Amino acid sequence: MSDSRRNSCKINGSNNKTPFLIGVSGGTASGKSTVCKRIMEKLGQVNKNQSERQVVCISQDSFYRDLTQAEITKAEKGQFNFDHPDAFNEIYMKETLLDILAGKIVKIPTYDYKNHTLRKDEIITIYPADVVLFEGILVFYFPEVRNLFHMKLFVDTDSDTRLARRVPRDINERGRDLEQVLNQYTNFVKPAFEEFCSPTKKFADVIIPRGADNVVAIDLIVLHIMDIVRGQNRMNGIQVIAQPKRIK
Ligand SMILES: Nc1ncnc2c1ncn2[C@@H]1O[C@H](COP(=O)(O)OP(=O)(O)O)[C@@H](O)[C@H]1O
Ligand SMILES: O=c1ccn([C@@H]2O[C@H](COP(=O)(O)O)[C@@H](O)[C@H]2O)c(=O)[nH]1
Repeated sequence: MSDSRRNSCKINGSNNKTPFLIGVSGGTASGKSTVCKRIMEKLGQVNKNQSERQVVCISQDSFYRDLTQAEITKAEKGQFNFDHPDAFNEIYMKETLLDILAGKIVKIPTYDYKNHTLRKDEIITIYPADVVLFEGILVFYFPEVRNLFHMKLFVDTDSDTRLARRVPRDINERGRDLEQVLNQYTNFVKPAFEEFCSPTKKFADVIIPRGADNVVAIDLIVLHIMDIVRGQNRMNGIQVIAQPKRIK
C-alpha cells in the first residue's frame, strides 16, 4: 500500500486514524496468536480494555463462512476442510479490513470451534487503533487482502512441533477427540498447509523461525513498529515495555 493511502485522513468522516496493518501468517499452531500477544505485551497493551487499546489483534477465524447443515454434520466428524480458502468469506474479510483502514469502528463475531460457527452473540468491537494485527493461516492467500498489509510476518515453526501443539489444544480447548484430530490433520490440515499456506511465505517481509521463542525477532519487529508509528506522529500512548538487549 502506498504511503499516501496509509496517511489519508477522514475517510467517510469517521476518524483520522489509518492504522498500521500487520498480517501474521503461519501454519496451524505455529504460534501466530502467541507472537501477536507478545507484540501487544511489549507495546504495553495487555492491561487495557478494548476501547483503550492502540494495538489490537483480530483472528482470521472470525471470517469463516457460515456452513450449511450438511457441512456442519461433516465438520462434526472431522470431514470438513477448514484449511481450504473456500472455507473463508473473502469479501467480508476484505471489507472489514478496508473499514478498519478507513478508521471506522467495526464489530466482529468470535469463532466457536466446538460448534464450527460464528458466535453472533459474542461480538468484539474494534475501535480505531494505531496498529492492527490480523492473524491466520491464510491471511496472505487472497491477493486483495494481502495487498492491504503494511507489514507481513510469517511464523515458521517446524511441522512436528505444530502437530504436537495442535493435538492437546484441539482436545482440551476445541472439544475434539484424538482420532478426529489426527484424521483431520492428515486428510485436510497438512495437505492444505502445503498447497495454500506454505507458498505464501514468499510474500512475508519477516519470517520468524520458532515463533514466540524468537525473542530477538519479536523485539526487532516491535522496534520497527515503534519507528513506523512514531514517524506517522500518531503515538497515542504506545510505549515499548521491553527493549532488546544491546550487543556489546
Ligand atoms: N513457543 C511456544 N512454546 C510452547 N508452547 C507454545 C509456544 N507458542 C505457542 N505455544 C502453544 O501452542 C498452541 C498453539 O499456539 P498459538 O499461538 O495459538 O498458535 P496459532 O495461533 O498459530 O494457532 C497453544 O496452546 C500455545 O500455548
Ligand atoms: O471449526 C473449525 C475451524 C477451524 N479449525 C482449524 O483451525 C485451524 C486454524 O486455527 P489456528 O489457530 O491457526 O490453528 C485450521 O487449521 C483449521 O483446521 C477447526 O479445526 N475447526
